[in-house]
Amino acid sequence: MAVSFEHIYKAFDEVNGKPQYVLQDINLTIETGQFICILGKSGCGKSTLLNLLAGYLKPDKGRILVDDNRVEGPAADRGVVFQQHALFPWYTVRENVEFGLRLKNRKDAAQIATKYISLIGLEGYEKLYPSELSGGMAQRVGIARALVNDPAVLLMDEPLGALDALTRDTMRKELIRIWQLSQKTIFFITHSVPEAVYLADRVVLLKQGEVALDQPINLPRPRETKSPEFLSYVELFEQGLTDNQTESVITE
Ligand SMILES: Nc1ncnc2c1ncn2[C@@H]1O[C@H](COP(=O)(O)OP(=O)(O)OP(=O)(O)O)[C@@H](O)[C@H]1O
Repeated sequence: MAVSFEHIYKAFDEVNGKPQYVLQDINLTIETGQFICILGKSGCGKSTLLNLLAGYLKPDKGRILVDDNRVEGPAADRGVVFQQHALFPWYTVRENVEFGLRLKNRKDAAQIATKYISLIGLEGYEKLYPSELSGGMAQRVGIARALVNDPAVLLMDEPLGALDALTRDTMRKELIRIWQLSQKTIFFITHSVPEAVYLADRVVLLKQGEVALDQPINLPRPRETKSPEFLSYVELFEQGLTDNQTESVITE
């Protein structure tokens, strides 16, 4: 398996000496090549879970394994793609994609970058600068930058959240295409129920720091978002999100 979370607890604060856990006893195993979406309302602990897997945070209890290695900090086996794609504005598309490889003095940097530029569908745009790209294109460059290091798992924190609705729709399809070609394990965070049902092999619903639902999505791809089967998954998660909670639900 690619990733396992074992009895993970994380708190940022204490009240009267008691840790206030934002994540409590999280246990998840993720198979190699699986596309897993973590779904939940704002503040339920999604980003904290991703930051623990990325190695940016340390759990208070428990451990995380990636391909049997314990996560002790950030490393190249986990490629992170953020909502704001953090490209270097003074580098071209190609230079941005090559950056991580050049740092490692890889002689085949150009060759590998060419492969991933083609994979993300940006052949012909190599010489453009980030300011000349649309949001969707910039996000694809962010994905290529993470993929060039050949990570065991790709971590994505609301990567489509900053895009307009139409671009977001296109990027969901693109992401499935890239995932199928790259065969990576993807750990994807979203607020959007339809997005999770469209993308994932499996959706984990987090509620107040605990796993409330862990549900495989048994629908063939490409998924028909208006089919009764698709809509019944949407309803299942929307119900799960609204049960006994006061925060606003963001479904799209
Ligand atoms: N560095 C931090 N210091 C203190 N509290 C934090 C920190 N990071 C997160 N928290 C708290 O932990 C809880 C979970 O936050 P987290 O960002 O993981 O939620 P989320 O589900 O990703 O929310 P969103 O969808 O709004 O990004 C929140 O109550 C948040 O205020």
